[in-house]
Amino acid sequence: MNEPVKAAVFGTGSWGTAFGMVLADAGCDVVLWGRRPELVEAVNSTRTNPDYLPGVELPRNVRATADAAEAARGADFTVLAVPSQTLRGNLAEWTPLLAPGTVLVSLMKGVELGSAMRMSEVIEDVAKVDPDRIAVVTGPNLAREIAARMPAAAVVACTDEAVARRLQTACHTPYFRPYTNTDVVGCELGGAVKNVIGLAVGIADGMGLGDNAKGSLITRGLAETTRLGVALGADPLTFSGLAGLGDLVATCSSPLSRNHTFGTNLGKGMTLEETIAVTRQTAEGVKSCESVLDLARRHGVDMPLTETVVSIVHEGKSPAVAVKELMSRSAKPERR
Ligand SMILES: NC(=O)C1=CN([C@@H]2O[C@H](COP(=O)(O)OP(=O)(O)OC[C@H]3O[C@@H](n4cnc5c(N)ncnc54)[C@H](O)[C@@H]3O)[C@@H](O)[C@H]2O)C=CC1
Ligand SMILES: O=C(CO)COP(=O)(O)O
Repeated sequence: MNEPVKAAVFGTGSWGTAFGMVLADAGCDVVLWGRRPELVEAVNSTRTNPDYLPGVELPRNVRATADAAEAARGADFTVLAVPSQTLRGNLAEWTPLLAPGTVLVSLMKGVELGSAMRMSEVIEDVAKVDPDRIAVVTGPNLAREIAARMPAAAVVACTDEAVARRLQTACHTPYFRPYTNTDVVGCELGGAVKNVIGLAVGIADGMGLGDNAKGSLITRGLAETTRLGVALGADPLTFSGLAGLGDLVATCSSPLSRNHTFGTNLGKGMTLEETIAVTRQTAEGVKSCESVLDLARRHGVDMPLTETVVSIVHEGKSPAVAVKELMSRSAKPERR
């Protein structure tokens, strides 16, 4: 019999834990690394993650450790599930511990502030590994639904299709259906920008602007995501797939989305400080709206919705004024 595939998941938050369950259900031996020893201890003793997925029983082949070297040892797949803005610092510590030949897998949906790098670029920069050994998992994958083993499709992207296929097999379960894709740029941008559009839709929902507004924001949001993607060399068709439209629809429809909920609170009139105070988990769009806009400006791409989200979230613009401004932009053909 073949040895089981070994996976280390760095980050014991909602998605790291839920994706660890998927890998375990697909037959992998999974070690979760957590930075807080008390949470690690609780995971191992209760077989649940009480802080992030309370009440969900973990498969027997998942265990946790606070020792990064122990987690990394012998891992075929090293999965990274920390906030996008801390990845660089975290990975610098973990790089000397990585198992030789391991495939680095990003679950993160963000763009780094300052460098405007996608997560796979940060991984390549810090760990100095070939892009063919860096993969991305993305798509409409709200952690709580996956942890409840509700059905979902996903995308496993890697420039080396054979690596993508290996990872696809390692995480394929009766409820989790991963498709491969070699367009890493498009898949990552789809995930990062949908969080920004999720904020915009949440703001509109909080203001009670209705479903026509939501449909319009999703569609124009996808249009500006695609414009950015094409400028960065992505395949435009990626954005009508799971990493683009699929994730955008899930995020913009669901109260489980942290970005959507964050926006809803702002749209209802909460201040940024109040909204941050009630948000326990990572809402990547709050920071990544600025880095996405930075990336767009570096490439001369117009992203009016992203610009509007930045102005509301970081520059104190009132949502009502922002809506008026968006609606009074100059008239233009749809495909531009
Ligand atoms: N939750 C979800 O439904 C999904 C999340 N994602 C993405 O996965 C990534 C991780 O998100 P979640 O697990 O949901 O976030 P989370 O907020 O639930 O968990 C974040 C994890 O990172 C750890 N962490 C926080 N700051 C850290 C630091 N300075 N150093 C090391 N570890 C630190 C936390 O302790 C926690 O274990 C994000 O980029 C998110 O966009 C992607 C798909 C689904
Ligand atoms: O990426 C996600 C679903 O695919 C999760 O969205 P939030 O980060 O907004 O919760």
